[in-house]
Amino acid sequence: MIIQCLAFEPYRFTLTSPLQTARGEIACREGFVISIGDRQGLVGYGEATPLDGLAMEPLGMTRECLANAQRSLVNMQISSLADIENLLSEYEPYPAARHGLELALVDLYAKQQGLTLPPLIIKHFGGVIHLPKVNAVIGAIAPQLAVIKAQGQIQTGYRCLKIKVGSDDFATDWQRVAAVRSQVGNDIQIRIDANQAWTEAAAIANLNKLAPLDIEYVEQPVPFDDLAAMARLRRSQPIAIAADESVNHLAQLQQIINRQAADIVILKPMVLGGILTTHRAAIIALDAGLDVVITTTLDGAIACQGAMDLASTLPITRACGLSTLHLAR
Ligand SMILES: O=C(O)CCC(=O)c1ccccc1C(=O)O
Repeated sequence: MIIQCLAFEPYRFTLTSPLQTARGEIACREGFVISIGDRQGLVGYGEATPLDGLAMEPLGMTRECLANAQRSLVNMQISSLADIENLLSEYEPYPAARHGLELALVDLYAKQQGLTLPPLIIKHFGGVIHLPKVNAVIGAIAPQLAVIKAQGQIQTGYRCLKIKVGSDDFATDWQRVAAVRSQVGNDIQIRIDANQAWTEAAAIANLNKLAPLDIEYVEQPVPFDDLAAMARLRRSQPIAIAADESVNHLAQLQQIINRQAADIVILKPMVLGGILTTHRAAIIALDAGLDVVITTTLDGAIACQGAMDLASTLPITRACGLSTLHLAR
């Protein structure tokens, strides 16, 4: 196929209620919807929505990348997924822009073959399509509010809750998790996310106190670059360790594997620069014996669907963080 045109539109949405995390609150999301057309009139859609605080380029840089792509990608020929990856190599330092361009190109390439993304991915990489389980998210809110929120989520059918911790004093974190556990009973999975908030010593103390509440895993208990502490934490307290902010690109994933710094890796397509890169990361992690969880970065509809399509092609058993679109107003 030959790329005929590339357009991008800025868009912005607020969240129905801001998500409170240890790194502040996320209240709105801003990015670009990208459409790429071919000479037959087919159009593929992508989304580039960088998030402050994660390892992504700022929004202005995303815009520059897309404007550059408008000049450089038109009239280019694509005959394979490898061609798409080669065309986008210069965008590797700009993961949100790369994500949006890749998704639009892969979507267009799939449409040319009369396919949607999951069968296209399976045709190229193998696997079977399944519907991933998902978790609900509870921010670092007051324990009584967390209980009410959890009650609603369980009534809606969620069987796995992810609770944010690390933003208050630990007593409030513990109360939040304990109150939700006693509300939902023992059949519901609870995972927690500290978003890098703790020192190693605090993590050991806090996780030992939380362990009796039956915690599936803790995401990113310590700063992203302290893989040595992550590796030690796996042995110095009972809760499984998930790396999230520590996985910004494939080289970091390899470090985590080499240093045995996590039991689980959280892979975010917007952070890793696209669903193809994330597919590669997932296969590397699974082959190394790590569990994989795919999550959005609270994106819009196009990126959320892309992440879901990707997850549906991978042998993932744990609940994924893919149920976030309803947070958009
Ligand atoms: O994991 C989920 O369920 C949703 C994703 C999520 O919580 C998130 C969303 C945006 C930025 C960071 C995070 C995070 O996992 O820390």
